[in-house]
Amino acid sequence: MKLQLALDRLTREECIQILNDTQEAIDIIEIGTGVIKEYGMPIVREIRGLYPSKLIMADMKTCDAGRHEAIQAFDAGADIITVMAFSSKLTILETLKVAKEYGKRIMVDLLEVDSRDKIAELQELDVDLVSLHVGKDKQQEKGDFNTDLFSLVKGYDFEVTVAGGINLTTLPSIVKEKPDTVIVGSAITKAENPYDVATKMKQILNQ
Ligand SMILES: O=C(CO)[C@H](O)[C@H](O)COP(=O)(O)O
Repeated sequence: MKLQLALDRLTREECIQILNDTQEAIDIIEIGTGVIKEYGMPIVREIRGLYPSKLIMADMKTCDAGRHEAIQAFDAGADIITVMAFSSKLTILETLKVAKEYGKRIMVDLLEVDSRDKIAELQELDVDLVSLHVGKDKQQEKGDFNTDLFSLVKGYDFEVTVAGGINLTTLPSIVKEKPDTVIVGSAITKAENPYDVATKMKQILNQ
């Protein structure tokens, strides 16, 4: 299982420092939506320059103007971009088309999706990578990550990632569901020793 580090609610300097500290333990770098809103595509370019061989996901959370936003992020060096599941089919199809042209990927963010009809629709559109995602605001209401969320994609043939307040305590129950990638942000970035937490998490994912 892969470990994806989400860089959210951080300054540029903090992003660079945390990446420097944790790079050995992480498989995918996620440049978070808030960081992209603050610094734009230059930070995607900068991190690509610093880590030429790491996979980079730009958490664009695109929901319209799919072609334009996909080109922006892929040109800046992203390997994967996120597109919201509630977007129009045209937006999803356009981003998929651009990703194919660049030899890159889109990840459809299932934030607030609770219908398997929507999942079936995504599969019909040829989406192959999705993220089960409990939003930041919802985490405060619901507490720990609820693994029932995995039932949404059971029986479908997606590469599955999972995100939303995952920490060292909740990770073992998530691992049991065998996602392909676990996305962790604040449990690593706000830790006293990010390297230590990232390394422990990677060990659990490797078991
Ligand atoms: O997409 C995100 C926020 O929209 C984050 O990448 C995701 O929630 C992981 O961060 P954290 O572990 O802090 O919840």
